[in-house]
Amino acid sequence: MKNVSIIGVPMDLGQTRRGVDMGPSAIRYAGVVERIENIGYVVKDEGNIEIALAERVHNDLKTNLKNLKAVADASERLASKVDHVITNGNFPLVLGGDHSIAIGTLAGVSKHYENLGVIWYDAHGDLNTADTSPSGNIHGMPLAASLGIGHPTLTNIFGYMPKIKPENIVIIGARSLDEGERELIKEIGIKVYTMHEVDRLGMAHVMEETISYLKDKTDGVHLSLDLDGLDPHDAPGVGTPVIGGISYRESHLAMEMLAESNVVTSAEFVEVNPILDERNKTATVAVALMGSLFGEKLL
Ligand SMILES: NC(=[NH2+])NCCC[C@H](N)C(=O)O
Ligand SMILES: [Mn+2]
Ligand SMILES: [Mn+2]
Repeated sequence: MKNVSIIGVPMDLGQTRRGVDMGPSAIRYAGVVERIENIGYVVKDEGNIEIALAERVHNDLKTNLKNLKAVADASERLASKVDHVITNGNFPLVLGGDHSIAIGTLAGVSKHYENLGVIWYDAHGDLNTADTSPSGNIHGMPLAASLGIGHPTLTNIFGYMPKIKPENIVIIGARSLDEGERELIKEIGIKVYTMHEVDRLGMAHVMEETISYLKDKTDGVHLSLDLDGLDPHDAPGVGTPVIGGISYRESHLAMEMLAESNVVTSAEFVEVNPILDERNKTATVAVALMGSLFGEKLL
């Protein structure tokens, strides 16, 4: 059993709704360390990555990507922290922050694998580029950037690209895709379980397929869980909620099946926004799901 290293990333520069920078605090307050210790792990809280203050960041007028330089600088710092944690033999558990942080996490993780698998648990594809983005928000771009598609400042984080290959990705829970994202999914061939497939097949079947799809061809799997993958009824504290999402129960089942299969080698939980939340409900759900991911059992 590996030791778990927790890395907080109080990042809110990848989108424009304030408060998601407080996500790591809210998740710590919801008891993440004790929860994972109680399963039997040694947990080390590595503290937070330094993020520029939103009030002090000015946009570069040469690009429509918001806060590009500040996001890139933070991604570099996160990548080297994650790299160190893995070099020391620990499991990195990254707490967001908005989903732009996945660029840095994947940059640090993927260095250690030939064929890293990625499970992208999200209402969105996060496959936009500067050309396709309706918003200019970098949290809508991390999966594209990690594939080596998009602005060079984002694709070259940590000095190499691409971090991942399209055939090693599975998106689960999608129900809001922009036109350019749909085209890209078809063009490069990414496996996607939209809410239609989750409804039709059931989560157990979706996870069985996902695990067997990734198991043979990858040498590690990163779970990138955006809390907006869940239905806003269960996870209201997110900046871009989309109705009709994955339930709390289905999400626990997904995490339990990942725990049983033992495939996950790194994870991040993102987009928890305490300002938009109801009495820390979303952070509490995140911690409960982490419990299941690390093998918590009732009996
Ligand atoms: N990580 C997220 N919550 N991403 C939401 C992205 C929303 C939209 N597709 C955009 O690119 O602006
Ligand atoms: Mn999302
Ligand atoms: Mn996302």
